[in-house]
Amino acid sequence: MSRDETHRVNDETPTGEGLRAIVAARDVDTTPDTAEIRGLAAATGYTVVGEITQRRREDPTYGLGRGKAEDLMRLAAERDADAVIYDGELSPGQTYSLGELLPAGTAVVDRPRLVMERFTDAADSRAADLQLELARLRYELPRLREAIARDDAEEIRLRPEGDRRVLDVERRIESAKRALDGITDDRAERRTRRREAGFDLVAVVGYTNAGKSRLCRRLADDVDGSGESSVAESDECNDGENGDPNDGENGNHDDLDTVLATGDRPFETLSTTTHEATMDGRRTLVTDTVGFVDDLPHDAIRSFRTTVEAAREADCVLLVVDANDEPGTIRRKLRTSLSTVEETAGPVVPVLNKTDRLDAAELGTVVESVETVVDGARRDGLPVSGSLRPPVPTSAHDGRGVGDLRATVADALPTATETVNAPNGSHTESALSWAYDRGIVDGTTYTADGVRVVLAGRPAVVAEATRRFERS
Ligand SMILES: Nc1nc2c(ncn2[C@@H]2O[C@H](COP(=O)(O)OP(=O)(O)OP(=O)(O)O)[C@@H](O)[C@H]2O)c(=O)[nH]1
Ligand SMILES: [Mg+2]
Repeated sequence: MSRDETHRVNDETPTGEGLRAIVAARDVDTTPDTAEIRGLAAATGYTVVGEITQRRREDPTYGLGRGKAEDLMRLAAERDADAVIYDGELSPGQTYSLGELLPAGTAVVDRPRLVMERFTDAADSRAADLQLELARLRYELPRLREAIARDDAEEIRLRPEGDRRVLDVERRIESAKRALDGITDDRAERRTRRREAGFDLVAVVGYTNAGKSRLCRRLADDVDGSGESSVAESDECNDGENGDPNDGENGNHDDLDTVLATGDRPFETLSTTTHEATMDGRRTLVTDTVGFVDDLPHDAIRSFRTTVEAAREADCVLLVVDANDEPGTIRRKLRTSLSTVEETAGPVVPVLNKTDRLDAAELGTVVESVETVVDGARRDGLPVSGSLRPPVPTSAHDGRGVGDLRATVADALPTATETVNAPNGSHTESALSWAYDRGIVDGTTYTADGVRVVLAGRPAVVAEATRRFERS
């Protein structure tokens, strides 16, 4: 077994496909709940063949107490595990020490590494690819240094090779940074274009598995009755190397109105996609985003950054909560979501999804949990707390509450109204058709010498329409 295999400081990002893993988790206050890390492991292709949990404070050497770490070693040997998945972040020193203790060849995979593995091959653009490469190299570098420094026995033989590897990783970090700098990011420009075309931008964000994608598909316009939404495109920057960014999302409506998929899996959505949706007559572009999770450097992976940016720049944010979770879990996930988003330009509407499984009393408890977190966010002075609106219960499964949600979004969007009187003529006709195209005509009254038009919609679009009518 080479040191690379033992400590996983290699240059490739292996994925868990076909590998057997033991999950290890520690928590100070409660017995750890491993459901989420197991879900992440399964989504990355691992088969979980055992678990070790511990309730105690952080251990500086192994992340677990020595006794538990030894139990882990024995279990890994007994179950012939390829990897140990640790539910949290391990320092380079802890990664090395645990790797040393485990049977030779057992990889140590902590939460950040697991997420990076999940996102391998998911990048839908060269920029996303480079960002992931950069995150991975930055993560590996201190671990590689640690392994070289600590492996005294082999030091003399391996040091020159180790030094070469460190240099190589450093060079690759610089080169990925340079390549990223060279890619122009046209997302801001695209947002401007979309707004000029009369669309309001809605971002759907929240903890992984909350039901964001399903809700987006519910909200999306079904233009030709085919069950497919009208727009579904990747929001990555356009660098000409996109494959089909919509694989698995665009047109994937087969679960609508049918039985639920068995077994929830986190990180189904790996890049943002956008659908056209009408909210009480208001034309919007609804962006489905990548779910948040705890303990992650969200700015390291581009899809998360794109997600956070979509939330910050949207005219309205839907913050989806899985209302079926336990109150404590709801509070934890909501806090993570709020602190990841940090700040938004537009209002934020919490959406309590999956209410088809709840009775009224249970829903009341969920609302209380959400209010507790919102109050806490206000007390802590989180900038996003000022944008929070009352929560809206929905079910993306059976559609309940979705009508209310559309009305709430339409209400929350910035709106201007204007009444114009325009003379008959081709200028008026073309201004009117321009306004209809942008969905801002609220009513027309024809008179003997012209038409009275009531406009309502995005302030900038209403202003432009008014200018066009005045030129008539
Ligand atoms: N009962 C019920 N299940 C739902 C509802 N909405 C979503 N689900 C289920 O919840 C699971 C996750 O749904 P997704 O829409 O993929 O969740 P997501 O938030 O997009 O998840 P990520 O993309 O992984 O962050 C799936 O099994 C859905 O079928 C709902 O309203 N009710
Ligand atoms: Mg999704």
